[in-house]
Amino acid sequence: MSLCFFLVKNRNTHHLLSSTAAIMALSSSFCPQLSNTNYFRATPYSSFPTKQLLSGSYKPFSVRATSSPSKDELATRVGFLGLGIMGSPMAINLINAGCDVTVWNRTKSKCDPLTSLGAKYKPSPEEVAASCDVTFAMLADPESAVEVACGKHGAASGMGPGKGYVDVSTVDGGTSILISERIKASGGSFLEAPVSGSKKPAEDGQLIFLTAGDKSLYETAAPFLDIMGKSRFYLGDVGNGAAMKLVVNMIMGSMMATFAEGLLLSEKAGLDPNVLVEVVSQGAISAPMFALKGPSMIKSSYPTAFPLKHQQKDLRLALGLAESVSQPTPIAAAANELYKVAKGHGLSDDDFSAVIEAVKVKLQS
Ligand SMILES: NC(=O)C1=CN([C@@H]2O[C@H](COP(=O)(O)OP(=O)(O)OC[C@H]3O[C@@H](n4cnc5c(N)ncnc54)[C@H](OP(=O)(O)O)[C@@H]3O)[C@@H](O)[C@H]2O)C=CC1
Ligand SMILES: O=CC(=O)O
Repeated sequence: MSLCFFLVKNRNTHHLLSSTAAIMALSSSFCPQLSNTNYFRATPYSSFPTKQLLSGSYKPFSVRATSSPSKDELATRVGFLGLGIMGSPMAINLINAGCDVTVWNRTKSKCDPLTSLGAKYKPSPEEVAASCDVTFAMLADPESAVEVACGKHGAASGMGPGKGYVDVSTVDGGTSILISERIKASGGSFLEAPVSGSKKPAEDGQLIFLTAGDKSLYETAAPFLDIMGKSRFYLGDVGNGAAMKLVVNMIMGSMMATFAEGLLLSEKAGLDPNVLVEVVSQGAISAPMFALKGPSMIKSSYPTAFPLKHQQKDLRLALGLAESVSQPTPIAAAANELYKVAKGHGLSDDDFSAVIEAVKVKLQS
């Protein structure tokens, strides 16, 4: 059994909490499946190693707490690739904390607000990685994560001994392992660190990092993770962070889909859906997501925090993970179909709460 810890940041104060019970439950029920099965069948990349890279169970999380970066840490040259909804506020928090940040984004204009705050700019991921000690990447999906890390003028070409690459994108474990192998082949080290938490937590430095990979890079990156987030988990071998993120987002996507159905059903049944939101918020199924998104969903308004296309991508990848371990996930599979319908109706770039439109369409047809 693993003795596990995680760090929680409450504004500027870090509290070390023991969450042994919850994490031990995960360790015993979740990890054995990952360690004993052919996880790699889910990957679209044929060149992945087929050996059991996920053989380790959860390793202890870091117990190191830092309240603010030291002078040495601030001297670390930090790269940031991918300045979308999440990447921009994350990089801005690093800049505002005094870090030496160099940015790159496919659409160059998105770098401008960051360079005006003091960030440096390089014209390719390769040049960012070459000029930095630790490079973070926050890309849309597996394809873009691989392209930016391993493509022509990708980050791997600029990596080398002593350098670290931290991929915070949400991808599948196979993709993460592929990127890890390429980075390691250059002599650099690799950490996957997908985040739980959306646009507002990114702006507020309140993300939850689900890390796995090189333990010494985890230690090096920790002060920067603590600027961008409120807590960090270290989950062992590369692939475990990706898997944890996909399981979390599979649950979230299914919750949102059933919530959408509930809102519409309440209305059709002659109830006030606003009252439903209030009732839900006071009971055992209360979740911040329902209170946050419910009122705008009732008004058919979906300001984008988490794009619907990314939620569908996460469900698709989670279903691949489930298939690879022979775990039935019928509810997530049904939810995935709804998100696909919503995408078909042009809602890809709306918030994922727009999935409610797919339920409306379904009921009307
Ligand atoms: N939004 C959210 O609430 C959360 C998102 N995530 C995950 O974080 C990641 C980023 O999400 P988010 O910021 O919302 O997404 P966005 O769509 O806002 O940003 C995506 C980023 O990826 C870049 N990109 C896309 N395709 C390519 C490509 N082929 N080559 C190079 N760069 C590319 C985009 O560049 P360009 O600007 O040129 O388009 C942009 O920088 C996703 O994996 C998502 O699932 C995780 C937690 C929360
Ligand atoms: O991946 C999305 C999130 O809100 O977390």
